Amino acid sequence: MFPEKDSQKLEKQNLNCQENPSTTCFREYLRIRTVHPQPDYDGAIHFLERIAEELGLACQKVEVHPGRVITILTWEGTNPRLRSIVLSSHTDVVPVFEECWSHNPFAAYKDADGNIYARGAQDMKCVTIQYIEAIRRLKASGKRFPRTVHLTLVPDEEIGGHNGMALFIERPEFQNLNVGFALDEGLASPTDNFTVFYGERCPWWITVTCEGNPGHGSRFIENTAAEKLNKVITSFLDFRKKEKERLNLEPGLTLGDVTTVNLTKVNGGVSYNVIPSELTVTFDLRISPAVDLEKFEEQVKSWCQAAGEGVTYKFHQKCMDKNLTSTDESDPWWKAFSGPFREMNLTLQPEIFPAATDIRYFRAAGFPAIGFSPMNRTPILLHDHDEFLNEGVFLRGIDIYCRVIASLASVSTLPTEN
Ligand SMILES: CSCC[C@H](NC(C)=O)C(=O)O
Ligand SMILES: [Zn+2]
Ligand SMILES: [Zn+2]
Repeated sequence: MFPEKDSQKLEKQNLNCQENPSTTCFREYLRIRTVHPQPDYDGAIHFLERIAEELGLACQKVEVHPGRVITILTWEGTNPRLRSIVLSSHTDVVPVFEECWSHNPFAAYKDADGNIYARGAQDMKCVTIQYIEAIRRLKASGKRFPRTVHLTLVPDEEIGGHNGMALFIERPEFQNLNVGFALDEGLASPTDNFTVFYGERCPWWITVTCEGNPGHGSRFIENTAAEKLNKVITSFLDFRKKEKERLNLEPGLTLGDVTTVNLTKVNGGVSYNVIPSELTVTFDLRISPAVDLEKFEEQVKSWCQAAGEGVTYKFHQKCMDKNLTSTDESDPWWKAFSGPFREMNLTLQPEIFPAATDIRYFRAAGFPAIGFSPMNRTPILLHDHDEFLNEGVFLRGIDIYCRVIASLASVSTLPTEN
């Protein structure tokens, strides 16, 4: 839609100024169309293999499902027996409504203010390149650290990770990584502070089926599916209202601290004048880790029972893992992660991630993991039109990762590692 305009501008930019090579690398990666529903994963893998060659990193590919490859780039530590640091990122991006963008979302156009527009600019191709550029810089300055650092580049996060990280975590190649601590994506923060995520809410996707008496659309049929559906929807949405009020009234709460309920689908009906014998409604719930999940399911059951006979529910997604990663100063991983921010006079704001990322697979397997994307003073634009990241913020993120990676990869031998 925009090819001529943006490619001409792009050419000019490349000719007129010497761009920071890290930015050039970022923009090159953004131009690879790893967009659903047919992501160019081969393009991403070729790019990553070339990076591995440039940086002198070992490169391993693990096909966990046909066409779904995890690429692992490894920088071996001086004491490879110690548990490793995993820097994880997904390679796929969500689709775009191209007509709603000011620039071609796959041209990585940079405007006069240094804002780089592209799908994946925030989610999360920036982070992948920031990891890479930080390692490039650390290696170039001759640094070595005791712990091995692995970059895992993972497909299909945007569609739930079921054929990506979920399978990888079960593989012997994952065991061989000898993981100690992992980093994965976070969110942009519009303020000066950096948000950092130590847990996630539990996604539950529930379809409720309501059965009732059918009949002619002109009559008062008793016990219809619609009356039951109405009761079910009211119960779920009343709860939604209470949680929304709690978020607005209780000071200090963020979205991750409350439970959201959203009606996402309603199905049923056969004809304008036939009362249907079955109607279904689907809800997307994101449950705060503070909630007792067994009790919550009892609540769902009672809402369905109260709606009448023949009301049943089934899960499409039911996360039962509420593992949180320690943000206590006595925790060696947190201390190593947060230390550099204190030194740089930057403020971290620990929160619960409101949605679900691949990091949940690390935490469910018992590994400490933090979600972090170094993007302060930036509007949250993941999955949105005109997703962009400012070049200055992007480059600052590389400085931050240089310190964070150095700190994590230098965590001294833990009692459990002797
Ligand atoms: C439960 S799998 C779906 C994953 C998706 N992740 C994001 C970040 O949008 C979500 O939270 O809906
Ligand atoms: Zn993401
Ligand atoms: Zn996403």
